[in-house]
Amino acid sequence: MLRIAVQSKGRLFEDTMALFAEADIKLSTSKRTLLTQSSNFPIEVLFLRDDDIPQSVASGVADLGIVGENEFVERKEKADIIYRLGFSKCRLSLAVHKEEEYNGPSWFNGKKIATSYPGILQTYLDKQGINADIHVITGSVEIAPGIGLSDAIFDIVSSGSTLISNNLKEVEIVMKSEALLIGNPNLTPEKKEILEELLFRIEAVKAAEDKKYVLMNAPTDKVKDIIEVLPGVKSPTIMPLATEGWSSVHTVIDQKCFWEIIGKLKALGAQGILVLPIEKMIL
Ligand SMILES: Nc1ncnc2c1ncn2[C@@H]1O[C@H](COP(=O)(O)OP(=O)(O)OP(=O)(O)O)[C@@H](O)[C@H]1O
Ligand SMILES: O=P(O)(O)OC[C@H]1O[C@H](OP(=O)(O)OP(=O)(O)O)[C@H](O)[C@@H]1O
Ligand SMILES: [Mg+2]
Repeated sequence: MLRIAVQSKGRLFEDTMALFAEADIKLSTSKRTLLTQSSNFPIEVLFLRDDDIPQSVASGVADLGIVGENEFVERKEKADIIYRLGFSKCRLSLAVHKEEEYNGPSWFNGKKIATSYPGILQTYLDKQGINADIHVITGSVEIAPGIGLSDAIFDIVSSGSTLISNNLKEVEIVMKSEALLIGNPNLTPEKKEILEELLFRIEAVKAAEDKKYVLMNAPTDKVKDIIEVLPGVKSPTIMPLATEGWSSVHTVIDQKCFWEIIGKLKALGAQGILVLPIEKMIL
């Protein structure tokens, strides 16, 4: 049995549980359960605050963990990055009052910066040769300059709307972050085997993300031109239709290029175009 530490509630929780569901790993969750076993896969999930996940993995209390890169780097715990999960994408940035005349990182010399990430910030300031005063707060960081607690902030930014509503502007991006699957460096061979199976499933789910299965009918004499337009996984499947002179074309494409090629397909005479989601993809 592998034990995996997951955030009990917050930004990472939903996407993590959705990933398990897509990988067909069944978990029953209720608000008060802190440890739950899957009924169809040899893992159990330990629900923790994200701050405690890196340490729980490094100490072996959990074998694996799912945590934001920002938190993982800040904690400096000994664990391996096993897989970059690609959700909860954000960045850690320095921000100052929107009307401030900012002229580069040296602006921060002698200034007071509020943050929940003192370690990452200190490393950045040292690298830039800047002497600033770091004021640690655990939440609502963006309010600090407005109430006279600091001159600037260093915090998570995603859309930037929290900064805007607090009259701040982003001036330096210090690191980019996404959710990571981390692991204890000393897993037993048995646990490694379960991890391999888990990774196989995660990779199949991730490979299918943003991919669509596309089917269409097309005049047989246009099929060659249509294939040139389609950026398929391998080559498309072509099948004759009951109607003479028509074929059915099936392929897998990236969702993002769909709108680019749809016009070309129609111009080549494709009809009855169906776009279907793909659940899993084993490459
Ligand atoms: N606005 C955002 N957009 C995208 N990802 C985010 C955003 N805010 C936070 N994250 C990512 O999600 C992680 C968890 O964020 P959350 O706000 O739930 O943490 P928390 O309040 O520290 O939770 P906990 O109660 O577990 O300590 C962050 O460490 C970061 O990696
Ligand atoms: O750039 P934005 O899209 O506005 O996102 C950034 C905000 O999101 C996070 O807070 P969250 O909304 O999770 O609330 P929290 O402060 O309770 O963690 C983070 O701490 C920032 O404040
Ligand atoms: Mg936290």
